[in-house]
Amino acid sequence: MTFRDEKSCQAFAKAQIIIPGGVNSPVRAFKSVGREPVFIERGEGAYIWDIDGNRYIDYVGSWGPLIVGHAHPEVVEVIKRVAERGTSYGAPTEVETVLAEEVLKAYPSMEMIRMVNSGTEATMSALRLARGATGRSKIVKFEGCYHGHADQLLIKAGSGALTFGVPSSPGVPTQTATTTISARFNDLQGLAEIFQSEGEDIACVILEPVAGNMGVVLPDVEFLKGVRRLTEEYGALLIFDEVMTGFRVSYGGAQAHFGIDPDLTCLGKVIGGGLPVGAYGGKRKYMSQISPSGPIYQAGTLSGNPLAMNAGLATLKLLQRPGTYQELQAKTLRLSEGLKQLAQEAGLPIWVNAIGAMFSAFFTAEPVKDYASACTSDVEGFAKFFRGMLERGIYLAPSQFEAVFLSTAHTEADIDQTLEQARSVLKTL
Ligand SMILES: Cc1ncc(COP(=O)(O)O)c(CN[C@@H](CN)CCC(=O)O)c1O
Repeated sequence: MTFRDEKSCQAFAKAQIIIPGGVNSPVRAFKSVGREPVFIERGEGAYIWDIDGNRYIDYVGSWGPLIVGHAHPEVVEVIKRVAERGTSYGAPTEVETVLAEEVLKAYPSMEMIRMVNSGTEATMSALRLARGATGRSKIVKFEGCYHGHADQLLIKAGSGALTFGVPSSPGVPTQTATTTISARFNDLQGLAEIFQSEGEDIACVILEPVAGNMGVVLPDVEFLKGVRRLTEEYGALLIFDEVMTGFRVSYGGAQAHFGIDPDLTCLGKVIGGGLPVGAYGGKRKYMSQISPSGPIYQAGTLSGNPLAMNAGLATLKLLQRPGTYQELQAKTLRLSEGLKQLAQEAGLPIWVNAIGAMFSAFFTAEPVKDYASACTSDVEGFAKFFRGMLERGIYLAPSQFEAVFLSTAHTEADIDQTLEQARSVLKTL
């Protein structure tokens, strides 16, 4: 079937009249890949169909949540069954404790957990907890790491020697930026200098232990260990934002993979099974300070709602099946290594970072170890690659600085098909 997009173009024109940019989250607008977005009609397993009838092998999976594939029968069945009894009560239900227990079993660094409705809420709340628990105001984040859209995290590296932040969006007060310090990922010496200068005022360091929002960038293990050591030395909390890496780098996330014990962890995506969810948790001495057991306020109307809790629980049960992560890793490596080989055969520079069930292929010859090296990528070349793959039925993330996500639904034949299409597209670059 030849690629058609008339209906999507019409839908996009209509959406743009009343929805900013025609989308409810910016990256969906395909702005950095030079074409209009396609509108999706349905998903099943590893596949999604758009409203023009094009079928795609989907490597976005709603940006990570669909790690067992779209409309998994066991997830759909539980959502239907629970919805028939009611969708939300604004009152405690037992399933919230059941999911909390399942998550804590997988993340021994966490003694308590609070459910929220998005990754943004999770990180925003974890920062407030760190500030409340330490009585300090400054936070440290890393350039290229994304933690949602709370004001104090929409900060980019300033030009200042100490890299004090500057707002990365209008509407973020400059005074908010003065309490967010931006450091360089994998640069332990730089972080040590920040602590030497500001350590007494630093409430926490927050990072994606494996970065996924500048494309996938792997941490040096010594960097992670050094961050843990510095935060302990100066009495700052270490917050692992595992919204993307949780249950994806491994069942126990990046913290299990690298053997690091953070004070707080943020989760999202996978634990909601495709429904809105986020969570933050950690040591009891901190989490017990969250209202109503403690004075640090945080709340949410739909937090812990039974639909998301049951969809998340069904997803985790599926992920607990023996061999799941070995299979996810094998498929991820076969696809990422295959793409690297094809690019090399086509004479194109490529750098691949892969771990667990996620990877990025950067169109650069540079080793990609941080935001600056990620930015050496040929974004135009990526955009052309993206468009070529889309028209051949492969749905990649519409940005060089995002990840490719594998699911348990992707088959070996899907990966063969993806590599076959990549072979022909790479030749056109
Ligand atoms: C590590 C990490 N932390 C926090 C967030 C924010 O989560 P949400 O508020 O979008 O649920 C995210 C959100 N990820 C992006 C994808 N790069 C979501 C896609 C979007 O913004 O539409 C994340 O990756």
